[in-house]
Amino acid sequence: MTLNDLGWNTEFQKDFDKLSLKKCVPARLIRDNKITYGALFIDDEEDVCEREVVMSGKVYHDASSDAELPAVGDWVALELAKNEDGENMIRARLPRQTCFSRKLPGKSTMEQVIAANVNVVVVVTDAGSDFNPRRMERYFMLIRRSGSKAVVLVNKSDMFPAEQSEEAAEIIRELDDEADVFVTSAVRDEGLEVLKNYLQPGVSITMVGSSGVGKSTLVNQLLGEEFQWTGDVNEATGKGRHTTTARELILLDDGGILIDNPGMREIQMWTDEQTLRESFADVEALTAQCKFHDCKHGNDKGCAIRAAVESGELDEGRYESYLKLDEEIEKLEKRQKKLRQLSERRAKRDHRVKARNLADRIDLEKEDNPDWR
Ligand SMILES: Nc1nc2c(ncn2[C@@H]2O[C@H](COP(=O)(O)OP(=O)(O)OP(=O)(O)O)[C@@H](O)[C@H]2O)c(=O)[nH]1
Ligand SMILES: [Zn+2]
Repeated sequence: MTLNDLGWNTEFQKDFDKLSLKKCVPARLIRDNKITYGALFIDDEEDVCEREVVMSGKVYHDASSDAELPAVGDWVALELAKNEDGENMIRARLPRQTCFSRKLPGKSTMEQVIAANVNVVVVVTDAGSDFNPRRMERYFMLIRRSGSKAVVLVNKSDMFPAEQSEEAAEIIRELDDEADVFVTSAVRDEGLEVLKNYLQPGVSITMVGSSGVGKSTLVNQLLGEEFQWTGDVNEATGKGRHTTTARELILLDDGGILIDNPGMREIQMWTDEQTLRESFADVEALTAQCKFHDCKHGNDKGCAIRAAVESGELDEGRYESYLKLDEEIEKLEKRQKKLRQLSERRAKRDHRVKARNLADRIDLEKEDNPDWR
């Protein structure tokens, strides 16, 4: 194994050299335990090693926002502990070459990083009830912003007439000419064939898409028998090799790196929320034209909504759906919250966290490092 198998390249090497942190080795973060991280590096025998690591107080303090804190997929400069009791310390985070992130909903301008240094994002959909060009546009927008390559699988082709899948693929191609779009059937092993073309050594991929489109099926095929894919929280449990705790970044036997974390699993819900909102953009625009900004769109004077319904410009049924929009979004958010709680509980259960909170961490850091600023 070499660093390149973990996704390392000359660009990262340059950034690492610039830091001149002589006591550090390059390491890639494979799991975020909130306070500690899981990290992979290559030891002197050229074996892959996994360690639980923490970030230094300096890394924490130098981050001007959450988005700048280390995230799964990041490369870091890691100072390994000198003995069993010591801590492995992240001294710096290398610049990201791609970054999959999400702006948190609402008024907040906070950005949440889902995964760093992903090369290929595979969107799985089908030509049936999941097919939705608007949602696909959302995915493309996120992927373009991240800097990664978009690959779309129009899956379950065994269930639909060939023309139907082909037509769906064609519509998707027209949305983004940079994206590679394939018609596949995971049960006929066709998805795997396609993915293998992208899974070169050192290439990191991740999968997104609605529930039930076949992501787990594909991931299981990728992982082979050594790993097991478990249920709805979707943790890939590595058996035997490095550890038995859940990993969010997995080295595949045939080369390539799979990134799968709870954030990735939630992307479908945010895209749905955005798509929902956007599909009512025209109604929202009308509400802005109401005479009073607190217009209830009932008998209020100068109501643009009522005028539009009366003139036939706005369909009444559509307006009623718009009124339910917030309810719909709330439902989505509840699902999302439940998922997050599940994954947080999982993290708590799976990882013995040495310091319970950040204050403890910083105190620890000070003890270890008296001249830490
Ligand atoms: N006919 C057919 N069924 C498929 C195909 N791919 C997956 N399935 C089936 O579709 C169902 C859902 O597949 P999953 O792989 O669990 O879907 P998922 O996208 O991981 O769904 P979540 O885990 O909920 O996110 C399973 O019963 C699969 O066997 C396919 O290409 N053709
Ligand atoms: Zn109004």
